[in-house]
Amino acid sequence: MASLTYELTLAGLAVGSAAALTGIGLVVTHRATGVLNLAHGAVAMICAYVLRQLVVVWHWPLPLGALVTLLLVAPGIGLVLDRAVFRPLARRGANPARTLVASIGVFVLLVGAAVLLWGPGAQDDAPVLLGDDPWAQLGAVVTLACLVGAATRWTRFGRELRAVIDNRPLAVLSGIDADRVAAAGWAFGSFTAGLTGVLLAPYLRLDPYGMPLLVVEVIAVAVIARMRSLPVAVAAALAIGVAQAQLTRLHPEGWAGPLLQAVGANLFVVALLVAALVLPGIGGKGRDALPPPVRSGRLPGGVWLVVGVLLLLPLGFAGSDLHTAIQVPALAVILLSLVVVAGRGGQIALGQAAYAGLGALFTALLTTRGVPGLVALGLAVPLVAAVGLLTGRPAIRRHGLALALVTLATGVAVSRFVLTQPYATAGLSLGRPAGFSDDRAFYALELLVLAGCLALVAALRRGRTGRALAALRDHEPGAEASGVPVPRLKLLAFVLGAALAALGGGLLGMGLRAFEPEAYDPVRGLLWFAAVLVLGADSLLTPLAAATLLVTLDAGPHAGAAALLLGLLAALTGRIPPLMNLLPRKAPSRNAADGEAPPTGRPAPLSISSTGARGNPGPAEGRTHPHRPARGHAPAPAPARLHAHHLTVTYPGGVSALSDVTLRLAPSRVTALVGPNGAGKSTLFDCLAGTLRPHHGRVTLDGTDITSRAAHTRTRLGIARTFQRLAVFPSLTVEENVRLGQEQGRIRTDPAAVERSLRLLGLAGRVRHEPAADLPTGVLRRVELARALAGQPHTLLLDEPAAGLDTAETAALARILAALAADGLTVLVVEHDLDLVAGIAHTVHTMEGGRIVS
Ligand SMILES: Nc1ncnc2c1ncn2[C@@H]1O[C@H](COP(=O)(O)OP(=O)(O)OP(=O)(O)O)[C@@H](O)[C@H]1O
Repeated sequence: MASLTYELTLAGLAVGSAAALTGIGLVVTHRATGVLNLAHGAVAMICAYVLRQLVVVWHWPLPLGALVTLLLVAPGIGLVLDRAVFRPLARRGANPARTLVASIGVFVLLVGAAVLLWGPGAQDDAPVLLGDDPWAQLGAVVTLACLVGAATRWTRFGRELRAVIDNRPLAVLSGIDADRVAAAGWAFGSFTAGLTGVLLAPYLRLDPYGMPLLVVEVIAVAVIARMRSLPVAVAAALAIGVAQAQLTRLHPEGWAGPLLQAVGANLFVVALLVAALVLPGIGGKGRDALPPPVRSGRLPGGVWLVVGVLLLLPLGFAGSDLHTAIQVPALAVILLSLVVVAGRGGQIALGQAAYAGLGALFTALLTTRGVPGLVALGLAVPLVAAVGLLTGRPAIRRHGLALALVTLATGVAVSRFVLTQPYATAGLSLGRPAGFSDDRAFYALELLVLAGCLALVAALRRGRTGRALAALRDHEPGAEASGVPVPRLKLLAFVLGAALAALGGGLLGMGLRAFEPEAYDPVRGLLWFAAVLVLGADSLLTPLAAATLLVTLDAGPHAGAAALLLGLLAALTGRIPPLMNLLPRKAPSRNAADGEAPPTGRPAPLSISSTGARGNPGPAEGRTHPHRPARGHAPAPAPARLHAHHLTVTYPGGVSALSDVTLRLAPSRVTALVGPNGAGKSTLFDCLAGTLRPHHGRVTLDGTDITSRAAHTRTRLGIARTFQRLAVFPSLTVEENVRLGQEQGRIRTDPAAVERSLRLLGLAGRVRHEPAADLPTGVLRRVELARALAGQPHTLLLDEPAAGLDTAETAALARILAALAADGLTVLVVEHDLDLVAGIAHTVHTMEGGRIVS
């Protein structure tokens, strides 16, 4: 028994050493460049192929081949990636989402290149570099980790590396060549990838797909090390490796036995899932959704006609051509799921292949039990949607990088624990529905389903949900402040995405007349993601074009060409526009109301209607106050509507941002908050708006405690806010921005509020149809205010509303705020412009050092 334990421990150490190498490489690259390189495993795979080519095919001596592979080829790949892909992105200030897309692009590109060069099949003659002695591997890993640790601690390069990690701009200002540090990081990271590849290749199937994915699973150890600590990464890798080896001894009985065994054999996948879900500190919260598309008008109707004709063409095909074409509509439905989740919602979802696979699996399981084909497909879709709900719920709390890892880990877990397991898939058959067994009839059925799905997604994008999703993608805090229930909406996108992927997956399986797990491999999922991003994630044409491209190129003589092409384009993300943007577009349409627009197309000046700021107040509000100047005519103080009671906020590090602050905001009054930088104004503002929870104290609205209410709930209760740094949605027009405020605000049943807000802020002319992306700051401030007012709030919290406005605009804003207060609104203004404050505020509070001092 003891010897078995020893043997298994040794085997575990060997696996753990390879994982530790990967962890070291990922951590060093991330520390030097800020990039989590998903393509690390693909580099490992390429290096393993290169060594095999040199030694086995060209008969070079092993030491020479290893030296060339590890000291020239591997670092060379890293340097090329740095210069051609990641440095240009860093120079453009790309957010983590774009960088991640680039690394997925590199992954797909290298997999495609390997397929083209060496074929898709596995090679089992990779040369053995260190033998199968785990101690030698462990020794190599520990030596490497110690060398890196020592170099980081005691060399000049190490000092520079740490300076760049701590504060890159400051490091550059102090004369450090951050690009050189990043290049060294890439070269070293690729060297470790190469070492991992050549060490693992003899013991794994060396094929273009397996090793890259295996190394992706090992990202778990870098995540556990919070992308920083080498000792933690090495220890985690060895521990998981040994635990995984020891678990192979267990043979659990019962129905869950095989599943538990699969979990035990894939402990790195479990670790990745748990680490990405549980550990904070990777990715972080911020502007890390996928970038919004460049809005470029609608496609001419003729384009859709041509597309329709092209899709009907295969009905005239026969034999293998028709059989191949059958995959296109099914794949297009799967890719449509990415248009919803990634294109509209901006979420990095890398697990769609799993939902597609589950769709096919559930359909097959049901048809095997005698359920008719179409009914089985119809049942599989809600079943997978339920899985999407379960898996999406924990995922949506994560952002950017962490979300990407969670979805990827979910996809890999579903693939490993379900789709590829005999207990789930043995004895399955998947036929076509009765009446559609013929290829032509089945293709026609697929076209009908595809048309229905396209119509559904088009309606979704045009409607209220589509606007809210676009807002979520463009600016999440802004969407939340507009009243969008962000978690619920993200979940809806995930569930809808899972349902669409399941439908497409089921159709794909029926088309192939079999459940084939490889068709839903996670690597394929990455390829699909890259394809959609490259072509334009927010275009309905994208799934059709991408599906056609992928199926056609894969069916051609050069398998891997699709991956190579799409990977290359994705790696160059940010430098080439999405391909769908190159199509001709119609200019945005204008309606009759545009007649009021000034001839120049510039927004009209701000205006105040004679009936008060909001023109036609709702009877429920009973706002009958005439408009009057604020100063000197303050209404008698009313009971506080919004009340902060003894708020205290202390930031980590002991910074006391608020100390026992009490503030009353009453209706019909403008309250201003002034004070030096760092006084605590924004912190107090955030506590009132709901984006920050005070450590002590309460916030009440009309006497009801709302301290624990989320920001979007407060907006729906009538507390609207604007931001110090503009929060408008660039991919939406001015009118859509304002409509979103109405649809998500306090009173959601009064569409006329949009028009009133547009007129009040001088935005009712031609500018209403302009995408917000193209407008100057002064106009955008008005758009933000109009959006806040369109929800008919009773309380308005404005964070530096005059920032970026010229003198005339500031004066007009002052008139509007005075009128709004006269109209019954409770207004809080945090402002540095003391003239504006003096002109409108009934009460001015000064803050200093986290307290209200006057
Ligand atoms: N996320 C944070 N972590 C740590 N300290 C913070 C954080 N946010 C703010 N602080 C600190 O809390 C204090 C109050 O900051 P706050 O932003 O509320 O001030 P402010 O009056 O709004 O300043 P400004 O006018 O520059 O926006 C400052 O000392 C600031 O450095």
